[in-house]
Amino acid sequence: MNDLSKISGLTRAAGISALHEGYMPGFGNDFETEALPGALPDGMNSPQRCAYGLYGEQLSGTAFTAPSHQNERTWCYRIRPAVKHVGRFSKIDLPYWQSAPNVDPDVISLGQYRWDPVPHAQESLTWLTGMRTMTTAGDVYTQVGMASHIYLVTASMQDEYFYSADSELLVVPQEGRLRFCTELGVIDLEPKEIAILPRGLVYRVELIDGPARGFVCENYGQKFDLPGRGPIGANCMANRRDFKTPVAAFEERETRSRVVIKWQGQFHETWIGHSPLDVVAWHGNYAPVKYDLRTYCPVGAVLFDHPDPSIFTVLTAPSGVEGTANIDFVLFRERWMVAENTFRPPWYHKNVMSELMGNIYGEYDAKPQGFVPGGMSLHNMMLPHGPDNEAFEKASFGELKPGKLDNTMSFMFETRFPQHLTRFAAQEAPLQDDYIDCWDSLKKRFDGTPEGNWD
Ligand SMILES: O=C(O)Cc1cc(O)ccc1O
Ligand SMILES: [Fe+2]
Repeated sequence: MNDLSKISGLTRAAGISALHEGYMPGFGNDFETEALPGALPDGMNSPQRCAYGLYGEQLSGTAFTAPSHQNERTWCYRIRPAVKHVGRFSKIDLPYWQSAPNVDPDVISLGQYRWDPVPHAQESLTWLTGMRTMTTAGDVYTQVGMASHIYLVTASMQDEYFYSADSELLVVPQEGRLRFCTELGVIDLEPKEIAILPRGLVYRVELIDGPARGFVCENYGQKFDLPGRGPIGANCMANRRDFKTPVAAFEERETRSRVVIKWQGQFHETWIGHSPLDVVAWHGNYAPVKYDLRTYCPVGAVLFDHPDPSIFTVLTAPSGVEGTANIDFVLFRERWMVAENTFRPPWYHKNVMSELMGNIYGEYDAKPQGFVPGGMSLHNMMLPHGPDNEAFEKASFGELKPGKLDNTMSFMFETRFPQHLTRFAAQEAPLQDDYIDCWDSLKKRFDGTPEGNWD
């Protein structure tokens, strides 16, 4: 059911060796790609008549007048203009996909929270019906803040397409494989990879291997970008060449289809008679992208102390206040620990930013128990947190020889805005009621002597 025959309508550029192997390297490059030779106009955007009878159309990802180093747009050459891919709208209900502001008076967001993996349901769920919002922050109406979601996907979208006018989506798979058939090409995605689906991009999500579960950061604000490296220089962390954007691929499918649009926190459907994935060629720098987290090169302390976790930033979405992100996407992956005379795990912490974490696989050093793959935790704005008792003891008494943190990949969506739990997160998802007990057995070690009591 999920084999390649399902998407046999896709046509690929000549020279691409196999379906779905076509990606172009680079982050924010100005790409050009065509699925039929000569479909892209040469040296201009709007010829009087486009090749193959295509329509030329611009997709603007930033204001026309955004500074040139931030300006993003893509020119599409497509079978029908996008105005033919929408009709009249009716509102539909996707009650588990919530947007900020979403402050439920019955829900307390103040607290340290941790969840076991949200289990898969009996019913079959698509990308749309299987999205479960955990937290929201900021305000979707004014395009600031974010939402965090878990997706549970057991079924492909069929003759169904989606776009979010509210947000770009950062997708972090934890299990299963998904195929994103987008207007601008096809992205196959599996755990240890991430993808960014830009605001306004139309796509259909298919299940390749299921069930699929993962995390989504829905960014209402300015787009994710690579962080500046400062004195680290031109290399390490996430490198531009490791980001992959798909080559053009189109469908010529004349079947009744549903297009669902998320707009100002509400969902709307419209019906059309064909596939909207009809872009034969495109050029520009506003495009979906995927990235293999195994190519992330972590930089850390090589003599003593534990740097701020921002050193592991993969992507940052600015908020307008310099250095204070709307969202940072931070990765805690395999690495060597070598610091001398140092408490090596994350230090105890109270943060003006709020920290939503997810575990992709393995064990996280501050929480050897309870923070499991597929699980999440939230340490909200100005809420203290840090290593549990077991991690504290291990790190305080362990021999400080070089040691590899192996088989570990967790991440953080860190935002300058407080995060509000949804009713689902507070009442339906598998919240660990005893999470705060993990700090219970931390002892008082102060005994008035400079040595302290380390018994
Ligand atoms: O585990 C956490 O909550 C995240 C975190 C990581 C780190 O390296 C330092 C501080 C911190 O809060
Ligand atoms: Fe923290």
